[in-house]
Amino acid sequence: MLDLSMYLVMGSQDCPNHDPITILEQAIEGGITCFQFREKNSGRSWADIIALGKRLRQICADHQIPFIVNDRVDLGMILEADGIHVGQDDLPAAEVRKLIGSHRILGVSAKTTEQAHQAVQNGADYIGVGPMFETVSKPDASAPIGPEAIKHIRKNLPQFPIVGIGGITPERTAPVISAGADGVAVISAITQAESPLKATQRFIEQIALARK
Ligand SMILES: Cc1ncc(COP(=O)(O)OP(=O)(O)O)c(N)n1
Ligand SMILES: Cc1nc(C(=O)O)sc1CCOP(=O)(O)O
Ligand SMILES: [Mg+2]
Repeated sequence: MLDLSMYLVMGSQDCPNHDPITILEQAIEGGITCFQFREKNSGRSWADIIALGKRLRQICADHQIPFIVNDRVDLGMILEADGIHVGQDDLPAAEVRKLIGSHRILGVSAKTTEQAHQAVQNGADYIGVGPMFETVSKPDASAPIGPEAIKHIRKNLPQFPIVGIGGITPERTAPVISAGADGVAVISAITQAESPLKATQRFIEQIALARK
């Protein structure tokens, strides 16, 4: 079963201090349970993106970590991804489900209960809800909707897999989990940490504490 507890999202644009390979390896050692390759406006050529994606994909495969590709079904197919994540302005989720078949994971962004219900109908396996807090990693992000948004969605979808995203740090993990999220999706608090390993371990501790 898909474990969304600690979901690292990353592209080379998010990695000013360490290279993406090192970050992914440390994050896996630290305990991530899912990974999304989200290469956005990095200025890299497609050849470079595919070469990087293949290396990250192999590392995930070696450690049995699900490898999800953001936005692009074509890139997902090239990289033999385990799944695709799409937002409200991307390819329609129902069409993506048809393209990727029933055996791959489909993640869909949702901010409201209505969008969440629609995502379920369209064949989503999980929803990403955000931004929880102010984020430095997505220039086109909307205003924060906070853990309250997860509380509302959780009331209406008691069993469906939900991950919170946007501005989440170890200190801000407990409110997201307590609101009903199955896990947290994180970019900068891991990719820009001095030690991605220690940062991931701190998240894992906070998730465990919040679930007690
Ligand atoms: C786990 C997760 N949740 C939400 C998003 C955001 O997707 P989207 O709204 O399509 O924005 P971009 O990531 O494409 O900028 C996500 N990527 N992952
Ligand atoms: C990719 C993404 N999606 C968001 C949403 O709200 O849907 S917020 C976001 C950026 C998350 O990065 P950080 O952990 O550095 O804030
Ligand atoms: Mg998108």
